[in-house]
Amino acid sequence: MSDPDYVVQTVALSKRYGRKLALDRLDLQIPRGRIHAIVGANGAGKSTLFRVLLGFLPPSAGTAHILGRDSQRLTPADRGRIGFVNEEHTLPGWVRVDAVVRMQRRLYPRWNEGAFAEVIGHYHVLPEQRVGQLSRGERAGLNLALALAQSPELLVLDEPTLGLDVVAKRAFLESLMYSSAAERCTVIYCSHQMEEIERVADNLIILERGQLKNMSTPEDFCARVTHWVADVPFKGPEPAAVPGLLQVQRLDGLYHYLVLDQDETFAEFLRSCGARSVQSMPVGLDRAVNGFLAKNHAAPAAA
Ligand SMILES: Nc1ncnc2c1ncn2[C@@H]1O[C@H](COP(=O)(O)OP(=O)(O)OP(=O)(O)O)[C@@H](O)[C@H]1O
Repeated sequence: MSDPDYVVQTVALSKRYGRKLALDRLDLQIPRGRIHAIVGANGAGKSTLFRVLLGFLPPSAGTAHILGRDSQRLTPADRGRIGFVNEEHTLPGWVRVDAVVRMQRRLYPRWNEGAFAEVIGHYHVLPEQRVGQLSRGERAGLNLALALAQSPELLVLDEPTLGLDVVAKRAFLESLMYSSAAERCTVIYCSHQMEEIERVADNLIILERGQLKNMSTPEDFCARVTHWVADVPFKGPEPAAVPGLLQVQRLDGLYHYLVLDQDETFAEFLRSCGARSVQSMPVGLDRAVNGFLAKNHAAPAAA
């Protein structure tokens, strides 16, 4: 059964490619509205999840619903309710921008010229240009403008800024953030760029080896990760004995611990290991997510 309050609902969803398990009994519910970021290390299963949700691949087990519809039974009308932009920006290079727009206008009954103009206005794209002549950043902007002009209920962005320079990334984010069409739909944004996630996301979903590891606001996730600096003599405690350890580094004679889900009792632990001074400091999203992902990414996979 699917619930209309959720744009995405998966129940025990698994996807196997031969011996490789890309999605592992994933239970995921993404509520309607706002911007949801999906992050995970390379190979965590993000693109596979999108392919299954959009009906491009069948699940190996479990169920997947998107906008309340079974992903395996999406009709053209259902697809019209979903905008999709990925890093490949796959429009054919020979076609003119105005021809693409004419085609999409015919294809999508809810085509919104104003939404297209609002987004494409951030880019210096001329109607007579061929898609292949556009810069990568302009092509990304054109794809975003086309997807939003569909008036989608759900916009899925799979690493839309991959390969773009800093200026083009900023232009992409701003055209998304200031678009009134984007405000009216639910956005699922998948990226490795934490500064982008930090700017746009209301909800942070972390996938690891095809399983859900976090679903909270980015701020709440950051609050789970703390950085401690301690003046511990000699070798310090064995890493395996440090509670919640994500990373440890020794810099200028001081130990830096990045830990998960620890409170003030962690200071007592460090003191019990001989620390003379202990200091804690907050952590930004980039450090928190990357520390979290790096720990388990480096660990050997269970058989
Ligand atoms: N067509 C395929 N055949 C075999 N294995 C695949 C195939 N596509 C993906 N995989 C494997 O499934 C796992 C998940 O891949 P997926 O592309 O979904 O990850 P991802 O999170 O999108 O990674 P990235 O951030 O690198 O894009 C990986 O281990 C990958 O090797």
